[in-house]
Amino acid sequence: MAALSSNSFLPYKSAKVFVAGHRGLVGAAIVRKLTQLGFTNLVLRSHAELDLARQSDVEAFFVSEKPEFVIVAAAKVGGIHANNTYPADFIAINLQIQTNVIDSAYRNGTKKLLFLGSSCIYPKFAPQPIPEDALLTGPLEPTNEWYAIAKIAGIKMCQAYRIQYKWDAISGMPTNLYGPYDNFHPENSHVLPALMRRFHEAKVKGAKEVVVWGTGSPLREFLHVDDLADAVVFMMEKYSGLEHLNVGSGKEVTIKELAELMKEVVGFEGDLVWDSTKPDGTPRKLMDSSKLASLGWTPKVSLKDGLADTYKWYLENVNL
Ligand SMILES: NC(=O)C1=CN([C@@H]2O[C@H](COP(=O)(O)OP(=O)(O)OC[C@H]3O[C@@H](n4cnc5c(N)ncnc54)[C@H](OP(=O)(O)O)[C@@H]3O)[C@@H](O)[C@H]2O)C=CC1
Ligand SMILES: C[C@H]1O[C@H](OP(=O)(O)OP(=O)(O)OC[C@H]2O[C@@H](n3cnc4c(=O)[nH]c(N)nc43)[C@H](O)[C@@H]2O)[C@@H](O)[C@@H](O)C1=O
Repeated sequence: MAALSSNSFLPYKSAKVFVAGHRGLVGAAIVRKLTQLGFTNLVLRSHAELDLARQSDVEAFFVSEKPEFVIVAAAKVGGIHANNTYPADFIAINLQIQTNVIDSAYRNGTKKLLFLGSSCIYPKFAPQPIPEDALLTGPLEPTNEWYAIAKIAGIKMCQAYRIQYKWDAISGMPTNLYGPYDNFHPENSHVLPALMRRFHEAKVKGAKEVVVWGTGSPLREFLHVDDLADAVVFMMEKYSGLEHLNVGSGKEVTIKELAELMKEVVGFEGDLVWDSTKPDGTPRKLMDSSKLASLGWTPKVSLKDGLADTYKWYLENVNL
């Protein structure tokens, strides 16, 4: 699997590390992890300070900062409804951000870059669990094909720079994530934060019912974002290969099971009502993360503990 010798990352705590998207779910978790590990020279820019979709601004930033390591956790991100409603934003902004960051990092001496994609890169009816080599073997899920095409281009860009320039660019494909600093928007978020907020608000108002989208039958694999951050650091240190790596928990639940579990964690006592006018999306997307496991990485947080932890954070930080 290895193509280039890995640039050692972990022992070098004063290394200049640019975490793009550090105020988001994933970026914030990576910053927490790197800070816990003792990294002292993180370079961070909010969207307002640096719009990564603007090529000349990104070039100027890299010329001036010259980060040694780059983790790309900035992207236009959203759940099934947002992906389906704003296809132009999802393809254009993501292509712009990743192209600008990857190219500028290479041109300004970054030693190693990790690009994050998503499990939606795989065909809608991929074999389950989905191995890395299922990429580009069939049609994509229509609700998120625009985002998926951008993410596939990101993987290919890392591979192309690796091949042509012998540059250490790698890609990780996380499954559906959740945790502190998630997006709890009622329509544009992913299922887990959407349901947490809806159940919580229903409990507070004493509502008798909560509406859940789709049929409840799709299966999803969830990973706590602290586990993902741990995997990101692990890949930065241990992996240097052409192929992207899946990052999952290996455990899947139906949306109905997730909703029942959420109801219990939040303490909502009413009923669930299914809105089948909303799309189900991919029927199943359990990833095969055995390649990452064979390198020595395993997830630690169970869905039940992760939900309880995230609800505690929600009560303390969002529901003010
Ligand atoms: N959440 C999930 O379930 C999954 C996420 N991923 C991947 O992980 C990565 C991070 O996702 P996640 O943390 O959930 O997303 P979030 O939306 O929580 O965070 C994305 C971050 O990127 C920033 N950003 C967006 N556009 C720009 C821009 N033009 N310039 C500068 N910064 C920008 C956002 O800032 P602002 O909010 O100010 O715009 C935000 O801080 C993405 O690549 C995503 O594909 C992969 C699989 C699942
Ligand atoms: C991470 C991944 O995220 C997106 O794909 P998705 O997995 O389909 O994401 P989702 O979390 O939005 O939905 C999961 C399931 O849950 C159901 N569902 C029920 N009730 C709500 C609800 O209230 N909100 C949402 N969003 N979904 C709901 C919903 O109908 C669907 O069946 C991609 O677009 C893609 O960008 C991507 O990579």
